[in-house]
Amino acid sequence: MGRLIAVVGPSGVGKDSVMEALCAACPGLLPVRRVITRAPGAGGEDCEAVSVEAFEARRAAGAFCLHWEAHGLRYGIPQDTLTQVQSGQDRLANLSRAVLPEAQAVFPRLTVLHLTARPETLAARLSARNRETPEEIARRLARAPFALPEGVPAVTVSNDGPLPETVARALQALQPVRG
Ligand SMILES: Nc1ncnc2c1ncn2[C@@H]1O[C@H](COP(=O)(O)OP(=O)(O)OP(=O)(O)O)[C@@H](O)[C@H]1O
Ligand SMILES: O=P(O)(O)OC[C@H]1O[C@H](OP(=O)(O)O)[C@H](O)[C@@H]1O
Repeated sequence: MGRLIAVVGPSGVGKDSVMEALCAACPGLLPVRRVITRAPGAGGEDCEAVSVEAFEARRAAGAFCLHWEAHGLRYGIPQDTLTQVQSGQDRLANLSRAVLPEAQAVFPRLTVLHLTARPETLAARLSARNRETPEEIARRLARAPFALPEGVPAVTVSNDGPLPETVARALQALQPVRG
């Protein structure tokens, strides 16, 4: 049995950046490609962008082992992630903090990496990234303080400083990570 490593934290904290660096540092550790009802070519992570209708059809057919809604978008984790983890591989996924209790039920060896940063850092990064409108950014910042659900063990690492420092601390906290 492998592990699902969930990377969580407020929008703009650097989940995708940290995931990319962790995968580069751990050959064989692969990120989960999420299915999202986001416009294709919106930028950011490599995801499978689908319409709401296509997402709902796949959800009804059991294509997702986890799914949730946030920021007006629907997110799905493909069912084959569970098969891969059950066959002994570790996988890295960007999850909502709200879906962690469900994720723990589906993936008994769930490991949670919780990234944090100061509100002013989040605001600066979201503005600089330029993927959302100012209104969307304001809504994302309002959700930033969402607390981790109780009873979900997590390793909390600040990503306020330089990315390599965060990645070094995360690697130390997550050992051993297998591909
Ligand atoms: N340690 C860091 N120092 C400076 N900039 C960073 C750092 N980490 C991430 N960034 C930058 O901050 C912005 C947000 O990062 P990223 O997209 O990885 O965040 P995210 O948590 O995945 O956000 P979202 O949940 O909204 O997708 C990006 O432009 C990224 O390059
Ligand atoms: O605030 P919470 O629920 O923890 O996170 C909600 C969602 O925000 C981010 O979405 P995106 O990557 O910006 O599309 C996360 O990946 C998650 O899906």
